[in-house]
Amino acid sequence: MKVRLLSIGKDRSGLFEPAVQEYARRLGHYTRFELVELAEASGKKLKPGDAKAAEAEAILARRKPQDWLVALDERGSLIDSVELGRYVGKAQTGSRDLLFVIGGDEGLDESVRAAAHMTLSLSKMTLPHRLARVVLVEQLYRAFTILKGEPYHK
Ligand SMILES: C[S@@+](CC[C@H](N)C(=O)[O-])C[C@H]1O[C@@H](n2cnc3c(N)ncnc32)[C@H](O)[C@@H]1O
Repeated sequence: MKVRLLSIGKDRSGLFEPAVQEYARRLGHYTRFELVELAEASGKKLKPGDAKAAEAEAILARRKPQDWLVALDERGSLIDSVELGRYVGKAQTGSRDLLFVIGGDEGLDESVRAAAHMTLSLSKMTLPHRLARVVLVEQLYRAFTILKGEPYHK
C-alpha cells in the first residue's frame, strides 16, 4: 500500500516542515509515503476561480485508478483517530492506495471535492495549509500505530 499527500504550495518556512519530515520518517516504518508539493496557481495572476481550476487539473491528473482520493476540507467529515485507522485498514485490505489532497490559499476546487472518496475535516477551524499537513501526517502515523496495536495512541 502507498500513501501520497498532494499539497498545493511549497513550505520553506522552517516552522512546520521539520515536523512533517519527522512524521513522514516515522510513517515510512509502516507504509510507502510520499509528499508531493504542487505549484500554487494563485500566484500566476489568474482569477481565483481559474487558479483553483488549474490546481484541480494538476491534482486530478495525478490520481491513479487504485487510489482512494481524500480531500482535506474544514467542511468535511469529522472523524476520530480510531476511525481514521479503520479507514486506512480498509484501504489496506482492499489493496487501495490513499491519495490525500490539501489545497492552497484559495482552498480546493469543487471538482476535487466531488471526485473524492471522502472529504476529511481536521477541525471546524480553518488551518494554514502548512499546519494542516503536520496534523494530517501525525494522524496518519497514529492511524498505523492503532492498526498495529502499538502504544503510541492512548
Ligand atoms: C488556508 S486553507 C483554505 C481555506 C479556503 N478559504 C477554503 O475555503 O477552503 C488551505 C487548505 O488547508 C486545508 N485545511 C485547512 N483547514 C482545514 C481543516 N480544518 N480540516 C481539513 N483541511 C483543512 C484544506 O485542504 C484547505 O484547502
